[in-house]
Amino acid sequence: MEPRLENVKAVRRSKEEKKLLRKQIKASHTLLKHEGISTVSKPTKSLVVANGGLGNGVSREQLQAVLEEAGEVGSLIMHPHKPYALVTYRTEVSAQTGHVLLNGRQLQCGDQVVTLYLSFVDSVDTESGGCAALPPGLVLVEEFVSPEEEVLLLDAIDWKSHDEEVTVQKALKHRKVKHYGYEFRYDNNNVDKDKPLPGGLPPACAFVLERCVRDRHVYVVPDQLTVNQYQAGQGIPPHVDTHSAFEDPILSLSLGAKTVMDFRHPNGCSVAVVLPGRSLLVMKGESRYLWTHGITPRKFDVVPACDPESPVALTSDLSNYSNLTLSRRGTRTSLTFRKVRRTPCDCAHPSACDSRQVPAPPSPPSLPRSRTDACRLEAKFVHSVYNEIAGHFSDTRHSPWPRVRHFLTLLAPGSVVADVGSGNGKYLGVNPDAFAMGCDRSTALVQICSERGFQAFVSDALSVPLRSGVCDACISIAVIHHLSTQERRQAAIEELVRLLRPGGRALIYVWAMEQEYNKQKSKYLKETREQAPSGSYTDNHDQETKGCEATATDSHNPGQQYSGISTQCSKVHPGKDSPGKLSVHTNRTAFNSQDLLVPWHLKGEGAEGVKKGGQGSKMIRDHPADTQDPVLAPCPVFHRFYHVFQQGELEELCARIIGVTVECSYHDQGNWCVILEKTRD
Ligand SMILES: O=C(O)CCC(=O)C(=O)O
Ligand SMILES: [Fe+2]
Ligand SMILES: [Zn+2]
Repeated sequence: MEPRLENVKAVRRSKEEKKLLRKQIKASHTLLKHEGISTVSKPTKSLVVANGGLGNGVSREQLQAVLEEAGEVGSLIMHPHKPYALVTYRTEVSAQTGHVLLNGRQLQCGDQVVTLYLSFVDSVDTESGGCAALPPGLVLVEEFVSPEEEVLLLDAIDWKSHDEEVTVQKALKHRKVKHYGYEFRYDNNNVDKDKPLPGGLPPACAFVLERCVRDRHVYVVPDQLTVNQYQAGQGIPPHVDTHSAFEDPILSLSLGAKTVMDFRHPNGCSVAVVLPGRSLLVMKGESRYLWTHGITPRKFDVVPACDPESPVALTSDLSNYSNLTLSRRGTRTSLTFRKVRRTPCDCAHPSACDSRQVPAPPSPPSLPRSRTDACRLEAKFVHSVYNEIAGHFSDTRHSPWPRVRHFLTLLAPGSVVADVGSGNGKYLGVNPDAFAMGCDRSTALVQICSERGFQAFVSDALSVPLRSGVCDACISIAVIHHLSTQERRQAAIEELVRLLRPGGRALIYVWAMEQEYNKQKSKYLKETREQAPSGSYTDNHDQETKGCEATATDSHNPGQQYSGISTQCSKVHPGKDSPGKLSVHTNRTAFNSQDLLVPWHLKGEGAEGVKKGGQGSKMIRDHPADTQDPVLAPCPVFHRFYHVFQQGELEELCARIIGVTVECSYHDQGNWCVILEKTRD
């Protein structure tokens, strides 16, 4: 009996060891693939601890204690949100001990158990990426008020009284707010400027404001105060305080527990700033107008590990720190002081400025009832728009969509291809062995094609001046959805088919009503305004509707749209007020009708692009977008007509056409797509 049991045990142990080794190897692969960290098999002083990161909920103290079981730790690097840590022991022997002793060690982190996998690394790179500096214009003044003053201020905020005459208090889903001076309204992200609250600001705050003026953080005394109170786990969604509502700067005094505020530039650069209690945050210039700020609702923050001798948290970009740990959040109360703006904002960031934006088209069109109506609608809401925005549009169109590229690259050498609606010609050079011709209704876009050395001519998609049967292939990418009646959409497909020789194939892409398919949101829906601020998010799968910022909805406070930058799109809904009129779509949201107007915001940098080819160049040249004058430098909004296709609609349309078969159809990033084959003349 005995020896047999031992045998079983021995087998089981080696199985476990094998499993551990497998997992450790897998962890090394993941680190290499996702983090670019390569592990080595020969022992060194440094180890990467997979799963031992702040991102796994492991705190610095906890990990340090475990690692010290193996010997003296020289340095421990824990990057914010990363799922690993890097440890360097004083000696190689300690590192080897750690490798043997701690590989597979399980740690209890809250209600989760994490398993550590350790591998040697050659050296530890203490550099960490990210943006090094604080957002321009952001200033953090620590110990702005004393502990005694902090108590006084907290006492002055009376959460019990609900005197709506004097203050307005709300329990939002994820925090409590109280407004003094003026109510900040979360429905329109603005204040009623002619409805001041009679009580003004609490007298107890006067010394804070005096100090702000004395220290030249502001020159004009704020007249509005929003008090936010956050319990651990609560936050505020990323937003830019509405430009047209408040002057520059915005002051926020933090009281109580420290928290981390995340700032994000539209280019994606983000900076996490630790706000200790009693500190004053001054958001000025770019940090006030362009960067979003928000507090992620969570119970722990990643903060620099404090030197116990100086318990005040360091303030700066967290990516500068290699010495980070988790800090449990407590109750934080912030006093945000702002000056209500009386004139339109004239900031240096028109791309983000609601004062610069032009709302709905003056007379929104209805769906056409006749051919003449349809032509008129398309002339105004498609053709002339593309001419105006050509340069900016072209600047946002770089990368061919992979499946379109694939279709083109499979063509036999010498194939003749027509790209009907070729835009800036981004597909014309994809297959150098084919002879590709582009055509587009927009003269400005055709000119851009020519400047890029492509063959292109001006033509309507409904009558292309090419002989029938001359093409081996045709593509129509994001074009047919711009036609305003079903007959015209069908006619556009017929025209493609006419151009094909028997056996020739056409690839058609149209925008889909279904932006979520197979439980996957399209990139159009997923891309947020922060990622795509300037109306020109890069076209990894470029939708034809770039140009308007997404609406930064407060997902934590449903119904609350927080950024004045972005709400302008959602406010433009002529369809709601004028029955029969086409409604204006809110970019980056699901479609709620098939026929609509999609805004294009011609951005400052687009002005350059327009000069390259757009008819709008004169307008832009006369009023450079970076001028400070809001009247001279509007950020014009153009509205393009779209008919978004429902599932099956494109195939159905193709099925009406004689002499073609649908070879395949698919959904690709929010587009419905078909490949047609012409079967006979
Ligand atoms: O809590 C804070 O410090 C910021 C509050 C804020 O951004 C706001 O109310 O707009
Ligand atoms: Fe704010
Ligand atoms: Zn502004």
